[in-house]
Amino acid sequence: MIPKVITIAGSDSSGGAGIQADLKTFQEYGVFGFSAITSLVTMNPDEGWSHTVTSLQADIVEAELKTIYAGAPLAALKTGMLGELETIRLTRRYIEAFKQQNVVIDPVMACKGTSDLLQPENVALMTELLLPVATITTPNLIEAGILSGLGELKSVSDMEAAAKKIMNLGVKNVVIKGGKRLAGQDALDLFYDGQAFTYLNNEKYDTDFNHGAGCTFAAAITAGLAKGYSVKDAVILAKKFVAASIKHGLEINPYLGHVWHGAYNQADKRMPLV
Ligand SMILES: Nc1ncnc2c1ncn2[C@@H]1O[C@H](COP(=O)(O)OP(=O)(O)O)[C@@H](O)[C@H]1O
Ligand SMILES: Cc1ncc(COP(=O)(O)O)c(C=O)c1O
Repeated sequence: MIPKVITIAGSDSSGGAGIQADLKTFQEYGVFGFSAITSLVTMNPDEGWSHTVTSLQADIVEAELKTIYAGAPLAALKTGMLGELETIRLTRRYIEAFKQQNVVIDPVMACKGTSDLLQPENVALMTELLLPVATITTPNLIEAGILSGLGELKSVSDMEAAAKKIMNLGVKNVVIKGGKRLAGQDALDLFYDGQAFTYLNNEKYDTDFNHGAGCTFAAAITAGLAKGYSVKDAVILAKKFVAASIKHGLEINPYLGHVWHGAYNQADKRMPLV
């Protein structure tokens, strides 16, 4: 039977990140995706592509979760942008009530291209309630600096120190995405399971068409876990998948470019969108 997977995340109307990235990635991996939308992200071309995040009320999210969990058990769960504080509490309740395995927490704190961080209380509650029940969390360099309390991370040894601190928050595994932000020729990510560090390397592509990379990476890990891969193997496979999606990134409009989630199965159908 096809593994069923849920994403609890925001909608990115521009189609590259959030729920849209997750569902496209699930499809590419051959798992069946469900979505509970927590917030709506819109961008205004008349105001320099400024972002607006509109959170949905938690009772709407609860109605979505009820719908989704009415069926057979789900093989994996991913979270992204979580909106209201009550939605974070609700997510924790569902993980516990349904003994949800394979929980991937992408600690989204900002949209790429903006420096507006989400509310600190949102990050604090996510850390308190979701990391202790997570299989893995997937912070980027900025998020890892915040979660670890170490601030700006500039080197691999900074990332190692941050990974150890993040493990102390109760999560079972962490992968810190050095990505484009870490200086150097490679896009290096660090996986830590509490025992050993694994260094994930890929050529750093010279592109700005990377909107949605983080969501796609976490969604690919979720799908890999749902398919029965070990956590480490799911991360290794996801790294390859996200690298291909960045390599085949697309200019979407004058303001930004997206990763191409279809880089594996739809690569030959790729064409300019204009
Ligand atoms: N220019 C790039 N070339 C290759 N891989 C990249 C590049 N930018 C990001 N990545 C990879 O994409 C994934 C998502 O990373 P990142 O873009 O830092 O996440 P986020 O969207 O959360 O900020 C990571 O595996 C990272 O190493
Ligand atoms: C709903 C939503 N979630 C998450 C993100 C983060 O995107 P990325 O994968 O580029 O970090 C965004 C960015 O716009 C978003 O709109």
